[in-house]
Amino acid sequence: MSKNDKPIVILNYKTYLESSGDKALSLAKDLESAYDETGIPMIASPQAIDITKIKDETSIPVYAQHIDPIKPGGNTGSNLLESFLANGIDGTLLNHSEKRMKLADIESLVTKAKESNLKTCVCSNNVATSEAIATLSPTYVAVEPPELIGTGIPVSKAEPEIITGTVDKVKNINKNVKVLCGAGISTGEDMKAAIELGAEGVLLASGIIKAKNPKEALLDLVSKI
Ligand SMILES: O=C[C@H](O)COP(=O)(O)O
Repeated sequence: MSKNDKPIVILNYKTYLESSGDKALSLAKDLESAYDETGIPMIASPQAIDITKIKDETSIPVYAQHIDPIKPGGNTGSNLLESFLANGIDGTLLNHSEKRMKLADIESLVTKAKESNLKTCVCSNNVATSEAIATLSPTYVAVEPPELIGTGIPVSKAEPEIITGTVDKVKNINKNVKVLCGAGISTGEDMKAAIELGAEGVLLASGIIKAKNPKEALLDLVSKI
């Protein structure tokens, strides 16, 4: 990470009740005020239906959780890139382990997203997949061992080598691709350990979303970096 870059936090809302509907907006306001207080960039990745109100009522960047590799037309139930663009989206997650994609589809969406000035955070499950994804030059590769997701066991402590290995391989391919990590991250200690291992930010969910006080949890998350 260069001196001027700050680590980032992407909060994946997934489909928790605690991050849906009115609570989606309240969580976005927590992210916004945590950013105002700390200067650490905070990004919300809510369900598609909650994007517009968060864009309307806060100034934080908003990423889609997934975009389908489709063209406009007959694709009932799908997420169309052009619709997200019309609603002012700033970026998207792709290939989350809860929404895996084919490599060719990831490539085509990363390309289309770049043409639309959207950031892309492409998830990977291990070092080899991180390396393959880096060749597509997304904005971020986010490495997350699936078995640790939602467990509260932080990847930065349980599998530090997956972070260092990903940083090593990704930077060898393209030093401009930033590396994030996720799975089980919730505390300031977890995030500090991730940054010390070379990650440039975190992608996280349950530790913040299910916290009694998400704003305090966010402040704690970034308190040691
Ligand atoms: O997208 C976020 C990750 O899957 C991590 O989820 P978690 O923080 O609940 O372990």
